[in-house]
Amino acid sequence: MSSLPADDAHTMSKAGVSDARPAVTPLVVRTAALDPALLDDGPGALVDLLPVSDGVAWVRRGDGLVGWGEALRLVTTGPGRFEDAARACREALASAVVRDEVGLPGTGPVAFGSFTFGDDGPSVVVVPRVVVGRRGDRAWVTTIDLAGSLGPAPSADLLDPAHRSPVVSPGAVSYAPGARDEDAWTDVVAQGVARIRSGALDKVVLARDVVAVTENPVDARHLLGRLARGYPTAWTFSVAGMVGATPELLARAERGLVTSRVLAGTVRRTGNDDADLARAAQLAHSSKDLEEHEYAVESVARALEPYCSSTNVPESPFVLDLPNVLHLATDVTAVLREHTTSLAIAAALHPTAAVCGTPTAAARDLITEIEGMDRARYAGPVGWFGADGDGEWGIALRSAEIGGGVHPAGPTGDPRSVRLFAGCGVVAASDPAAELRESEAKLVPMRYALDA
Ligand SMILES: C=C(O[C@@H]1C=C(C(=O)O)C=C[C@H]1O)C(=O)O
Repeated sequence: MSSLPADDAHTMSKAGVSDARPAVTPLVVRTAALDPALLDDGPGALVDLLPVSDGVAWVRRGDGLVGWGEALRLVTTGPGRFEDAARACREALASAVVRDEVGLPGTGPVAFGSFTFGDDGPSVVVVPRVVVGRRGDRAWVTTIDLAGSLGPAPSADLLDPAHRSPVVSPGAVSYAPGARDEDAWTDVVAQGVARIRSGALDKVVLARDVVAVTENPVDARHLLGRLARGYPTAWTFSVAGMVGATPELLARAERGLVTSRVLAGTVRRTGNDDADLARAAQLAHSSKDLEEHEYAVESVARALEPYCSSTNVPESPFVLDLPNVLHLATDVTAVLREHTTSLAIAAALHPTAAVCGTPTAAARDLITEIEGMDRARYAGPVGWFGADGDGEWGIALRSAEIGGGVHPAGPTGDPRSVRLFAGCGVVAASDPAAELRESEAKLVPMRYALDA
């Protein structure tokens, strides 16, 4: 394991691989109730509290968690990236001294993670020093220190606007193709369709990237504020430079119950309500989209089976209405047979057929063969978990990576460069030109987020 400069944070690489470092001081964690009236009512309330650009976030409709500072940062890689991160966090949290006066999901120590789609490249888990959370009419603040003894309860002073650096707009933005330009990507989709028609597989999800270059270094808070307000029903997230507003919940585990929102099957919105209503009706009856959707639901239900005693899968999907697109959606719920952490469930579900394909192995191989792009943390699990393992994991869609990725010691890339990602489920009946238009629609949230 490469030992990294720890500064005043516990920093590890390849978590779970032991080295000769001395035992770290236990984390000291305090959660205190916060008067919810201190937060405004809007969907941007929590993200607006972030005092620095590199905070973490997981918010939806103004509820959720934001955090800043780092008490712990883990970087893991390889097929064991989920387990290694889970083990290292468990060890760090097992010795933590915790005083939690609120006792809700998301209180006490919490870790935020963003994992790669494939086995290669760095995945990151961060335990912030300060976390502010809200759930309905309850709000709280948690501090995580390395001090070794319990200090005073955290107070609302932490939210004082005087501590916040001003949010910087990205300024002018120019866009260029990423790994493939539009024509080349349309060819990739055509190859995917041909391979499916030859009988090699049923579905493959193919993605592309677009590179934005901004006038000013990107301040993630600018993006988060726009995403949280513009896409309030999505989960707006930020972890170590990976930012987005995903409508797809991979797994929430809370008190023995697992929930997953599966999406697959998409039409663009026109902006005209009558036309969109007609499109929604078409989507709900489109055999191509229903087929795509069925593969995704099946993959989730099958992956949950070993962990769950009863899984409830609604017979037909509903249409999820977002500002840019309409999706076929199914909420799967299940009861855990025994205690399993949310991260373990997310790892077991990943990659679902919504972002990889069917059968999984054949789809993954075809992606590696023809997509021609490093997905990095796009389409990987992103979310948070608490000391008891409960938590929420989304799929990092409608997302972008600021500054070209992760380095164990922090971002090193150009903060004026942002990679935006979008992908589409491809089945035998797919039309490559239509998939290109669909991918454009899926890039809309991040383009909107980057607008000055
Ligand atoms: C792959 C993406 O989205 C996924 C693919 C969908 C589809 O092909 O219809 C719909 C929702 C997501 O599961 C993306 O947004 O990049």
